[in-house]
Amino acid sequence: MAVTLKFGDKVTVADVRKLHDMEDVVFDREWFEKTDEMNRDMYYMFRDLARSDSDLEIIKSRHLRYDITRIPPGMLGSEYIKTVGHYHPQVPGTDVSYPEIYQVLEGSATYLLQKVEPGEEEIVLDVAVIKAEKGDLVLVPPGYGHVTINSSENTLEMANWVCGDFSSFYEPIKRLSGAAYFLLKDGFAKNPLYRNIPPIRYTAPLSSEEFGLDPGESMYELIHDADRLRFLTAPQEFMGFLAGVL
Ligand SMILES: O=P(O)(O)OC[C@H]1O[C@](O)(CO)[C@@H](O)[C@@H]1O
Repeated sequence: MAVTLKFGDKVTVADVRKLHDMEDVVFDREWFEKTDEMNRDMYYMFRDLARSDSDLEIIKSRHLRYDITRIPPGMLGSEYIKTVGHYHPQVPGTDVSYPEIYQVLEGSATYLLQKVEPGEEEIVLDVAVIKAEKGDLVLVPPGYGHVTINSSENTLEMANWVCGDFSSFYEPIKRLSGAAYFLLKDGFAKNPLYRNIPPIRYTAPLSSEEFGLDPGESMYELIHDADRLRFLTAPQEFMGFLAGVL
């Protein structure tokens, strides 16, 4: 049966990532080879949301996208459930890649952000981990790939604002069998396929006030103040701000 989300006056059917979609990025190969759950649902992505047609018009005219992702708790063998992970392309005509902003709506999340050497993606320049709770905001700056992990016992629901004009790319993370670290029951383990992996930098989520939001207020409301989201579509104009968020 289709999994749906009611948002405003619209019902959206989820795009579902299944276990077989995670094939390239699962740490626990022994478990993966033996499991008979290839069709198990991993997480649900409700894309291109808007509370109303007039909101959708604003969102489209700003070249934005608002999604909600639901990740139930679970294990991939010895590893906590996570997203596949991806990078964003560069804004055409610049050398700056598109950023993204997340907000935790329910549960808690561990965001792993990694910066690698362009063209030599196995060389890691920086890894930041941000633990976020309900209401927290996490900004993925230009140049960072990202994976979201649910290492809790509860369902994680999170929202993202991102530019709607590009497709993410998955090849480097899939080729390297995942991100630079895996989150296992015993803690983070380095991915041996990467080189020069630095220690994890633990950083804090952003405060809602920075975006003119009240504590705990949904960042969807930024649609009424959409200039504040311009850094997502024209990040090259906001490098000072974006360089300081991690
Ligand atoms: O594309 P992945 O790595 O499976 O991650 C899914 C997440 O990424 C997004 O596409 C936004 O970057 C969301 O829709 C979803 O939360």
